[in-house]
Amino acid sequence: MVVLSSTPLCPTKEPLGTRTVDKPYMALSQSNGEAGLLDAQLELYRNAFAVIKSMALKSAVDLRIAGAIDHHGGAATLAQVAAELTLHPYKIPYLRRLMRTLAVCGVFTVQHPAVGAADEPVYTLTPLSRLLVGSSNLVPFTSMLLHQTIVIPFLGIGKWFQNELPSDQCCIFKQTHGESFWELAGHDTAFNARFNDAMVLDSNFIMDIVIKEQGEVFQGISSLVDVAGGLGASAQAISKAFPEVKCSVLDLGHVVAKAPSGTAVEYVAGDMFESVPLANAVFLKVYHYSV
Ligand SMILES: C[S@@+](CC[C@H](N)C(=O)[O-])C[C@H]1O[C@@H](n2cnc3c(N)ncnc32)[C@H](O)[C@@H]1O
Repeated sequence: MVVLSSTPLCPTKEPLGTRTVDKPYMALSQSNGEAGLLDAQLELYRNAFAVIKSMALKSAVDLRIAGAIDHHGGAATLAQVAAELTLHPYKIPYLRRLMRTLAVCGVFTVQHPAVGAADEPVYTLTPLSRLLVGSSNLVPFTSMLLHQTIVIPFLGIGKWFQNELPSDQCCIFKQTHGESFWELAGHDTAFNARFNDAMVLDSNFIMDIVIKEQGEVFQGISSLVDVAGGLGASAQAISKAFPEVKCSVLDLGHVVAKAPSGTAVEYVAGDMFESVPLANAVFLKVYHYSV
């Protein structure tokens, strides 16, 4: 049997029945002269299936696959990965498919044994998946980005464009959840904590690099306000590296209420659209979540 089928996300070689057709799209498009049409179809499906990449990453994070590989020194066979995870025995054969998708996405690499060798493929960590292991890993931030509360609103972008409400009254998040992101964080303590902690991780990661690579931008400043600074991880990093800079953080009341105390950084509760504390420099690090 010859199977002319290959998911647009995974155009790699894979046993398909009794014969393997390596690049079916290319083979067909060259033989029948419909190259443009088939390429367009491939591109259409590739874009439509792009969501699988995010969801494969989410499952890797949920299942802690990077940790399982790390536990084996950064390289593991499928059996070794499976042994580390809590999977239903019936599902173990399907893990290979997920690993294959993740390899296509650059989350892991797969090293195939030489043809005829009895060895199993070996999955290794990539620079991306190294960020999912270790003490300062970005798992909480990645999980936050892929949380259904954040993902589901994106399904409504088209509907939002038809929605009569002005954009300043209804973003895609509010259209889905009935309240803005910050309103939800204001009363959902668990969501607020999860989000703020994720932002701290991201800020620690980025600020380490910013201060090492571009630290000179903070030299000569006497005071700095981190506007919408969350729990103040960025301000804390700047204050630690440049103690002469008097740092403050402005954020909403429900965030400032959870800010650390006893540090050199001052926390101010308020709305940045109303006023911002006076300072020599304004620092702004945000991820924009609206349409
Ligand atoms: C994506 S987070 C960024 C936090 C921090 N700058 C960081 O990068 O880690 C956006 C922050 O803006 C805050 N925020 C949202 N609306 C605000 C407003 N009107 N005034 C002040 N802060 C606000 C949120 O509470 C949240 O902490």
